[in-house]
Amino acid sequence: MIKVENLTFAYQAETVVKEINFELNAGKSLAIIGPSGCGKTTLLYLLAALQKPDSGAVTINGKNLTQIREKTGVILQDYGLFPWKTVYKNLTLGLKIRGYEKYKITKIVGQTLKDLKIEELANNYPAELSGGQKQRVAIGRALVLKPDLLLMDEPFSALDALTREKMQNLILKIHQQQKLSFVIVTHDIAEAVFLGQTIMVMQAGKVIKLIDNQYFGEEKLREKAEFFLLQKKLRQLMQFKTAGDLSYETK
Ligand SMILES: Nc1ncnc2c1ncn2[C@@H]1O[C@H](COP(=O)(O)OP(=O)(O)OP(=O)(O)O)[C@@H](O)[C@H]1O
Repeated sequence: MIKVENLTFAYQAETVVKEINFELNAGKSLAIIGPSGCGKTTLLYLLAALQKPDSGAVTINGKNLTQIREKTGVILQDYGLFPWKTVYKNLTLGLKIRGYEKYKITKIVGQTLKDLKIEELANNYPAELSGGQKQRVAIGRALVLKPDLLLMDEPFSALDALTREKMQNLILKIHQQQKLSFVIVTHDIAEAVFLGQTIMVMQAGKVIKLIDNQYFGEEKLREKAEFFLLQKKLRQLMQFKTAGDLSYETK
């Protein structure tokens, strides 16, 4: 689904994404982790076409990405909800803009509110919601547009640990039910292991490791020893000070 080739991007003189290459097949997930400032958000923006590469290319479903895709949903850290609109109106807006008929909008939004268990919040305004509820609305707003790819930039970082786990479970469930591909940028090692079928470790604009997570999607993964072992390996890998030590073994 996504093919990234020699992707390079600089803000003025500072190159923050350096010759990145990877592929993500349809229906798969990728978690991007790395220290603050290593270029994770910039890479996500390049995948969303919110930034344009200086060189290299992003191809999605065989098409060179040159502009924002209809079928790519984006969820950012600050939820991005319209404070002056109710939850219901926040969800209908994207469909209205795209010219959907009223009965269709009612049907899609009604189902999405139900799926995300936020029906009773339909008439509330964002300021009246908890962080977890706001994030559900933000997810709902992306899902009503039936994306085939969801890009998320630290979507749960403002949430408490248990709400965060609930939201991670929700994303996993949606991914499994709808075969939705997603990319999540995170600082959190446990989150990367729970949500990344592939885990990309970045450092100073480069990919230093792509880990194939064979435990991804396992039931009750958080209670299993493998969950902690993989986190330990990831933590060790991230402690490497210099990028490019590809000889490091993750097994
Ligand atoms: N709009 C901008 N103009 C100039 N430099 C920028 C801009 N946005 C980000 N940068 C710089 O680019 C580098 C990479 O930033 P980016 O936000 O992609 O990193 P990150 O890994 O997502 O960091 P964090 O985990 O802290 O969000 C940083 O050095 C940052 O200061």
